[in-house]
Amino acid sequence: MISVAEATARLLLLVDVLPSEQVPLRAASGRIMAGPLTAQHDQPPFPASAMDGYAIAGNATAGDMFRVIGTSAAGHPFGRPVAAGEAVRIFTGAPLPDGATRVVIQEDIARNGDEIRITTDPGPATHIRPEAGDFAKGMSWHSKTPLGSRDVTLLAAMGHNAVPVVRKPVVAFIMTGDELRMPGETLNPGQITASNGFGLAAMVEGAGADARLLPIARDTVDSLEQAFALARDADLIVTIGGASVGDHDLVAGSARDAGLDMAFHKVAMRPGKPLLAGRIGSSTLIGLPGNPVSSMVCGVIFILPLIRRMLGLPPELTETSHVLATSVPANGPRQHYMRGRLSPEGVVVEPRQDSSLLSVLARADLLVVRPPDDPALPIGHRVRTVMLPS
Ligand SMILES: Nc1nc2c(c(=O)[nH]1)N[C@H]1C(S)=C(S)[C@@H](COP(=O)(O)OP(=O)(O)OC[C@H]3O[C@@H](n4cnc5c(N)ncnc54)[C@H](O)[C@@H]3O)O[C@H]1N2
Ligand code: MOO
Repeated sequence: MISVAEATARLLLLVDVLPSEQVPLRAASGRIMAGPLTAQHDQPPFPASAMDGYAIAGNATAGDMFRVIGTSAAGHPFGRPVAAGEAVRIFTGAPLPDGATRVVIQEDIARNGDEIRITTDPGPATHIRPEAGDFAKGMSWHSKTPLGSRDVTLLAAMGHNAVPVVRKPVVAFIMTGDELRMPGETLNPGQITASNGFGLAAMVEGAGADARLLPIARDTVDSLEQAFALARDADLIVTIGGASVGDHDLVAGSARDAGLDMAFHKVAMRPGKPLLAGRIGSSTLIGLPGNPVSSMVCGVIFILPLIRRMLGLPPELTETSHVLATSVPANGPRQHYMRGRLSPEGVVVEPRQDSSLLSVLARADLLVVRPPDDPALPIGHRVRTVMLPS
């Protein structure tokens, strides 16, 4: 069996960064920019007033008088210069008339007809936003993380209504098993509710992929073949269940028959041992174990890095570290990803670690990474951890 590190390295060789596409600005949130965009104009495009008041030429102190010669409002420039002794009524965001050197706020002024008098010494602030004071035409922006609201508003201000982004990876999920019924369906004897595909689809969508949940495949070669055919166009095909060694575990064989070039089968990890991966047609295939927690843990450890690589992001898992609030027993020969909860004292490792326990996983905050043959560890020991996505 290969190690988790070896499996990760082999997996990452199976995918490339996806091509780019142009999306409307309104659809760009959460996407990854495929290249930089440059500002189409200066921002602001003209010197503008930052306050409501009067634009004047030269300095002003309390008692000075000015004659009001017109108005400049946002979207409605005054259009003529202002000279010494003159003032232009101006509003926030309005273009500053030529010749004006400052804006005196209306609170510091008394107006009588076309005349204003400065009542309070206006101080040093000019209340002028200089042309290009935010950014100049040609400024480049290339966010290296998923576009957020602040990127989107900046790109809009830069004059862009479309953004080049990396195409979303399409991930097709095939849940396999004669025992599976869809959530909400009545369970007959021996049946269980299919849950894994739903959690994994949510997980990859949260990472920027497009998830497709295909119809449940039965434990027959024909049914699996049909499912592989349906999934043909996906960048990543993920089967769930049937990956182990039992008589009904047909995924590896069916995938081989469908042309799988296997990169590995079985990884020294717990949960997740029966994992398999390879290339099939123009897609990458990952075969996940069916145990619900195993499939979700493999999603975090292997599928999320693959999606990041396809999106052109650094693929590596980010590890953190925490102290133990509970002691843990010695580990066996497989790398163990133990479910744990954060408490003020450190990580509380869940006493029940069976890979079928979804309620334990849902309560967990993180996985404690126990290397193969790690000895028993006492309370207070610092351990490697991987935070779980929501
Ligand atoms: N003799 C051996 N038996 C097993 C081994 C082994 O090495 N030798 N490995 C065990 C390990 S570890 C795992 S993990 C499981 C995984 O086996 P499969 O991938 O073949 O999974 P299934 O048998 O199809 O299902 C396991 C379990 O999970 C339930 N399941 C399956 N799909 C879903 C789904 N979409 N949603 C919810 N639950 C699902 C299924 O009903 C089973 O209860 O094999 C061990 N056995
Ligand atoms: O490797 Mo299995 O995923 O322990 O339950």
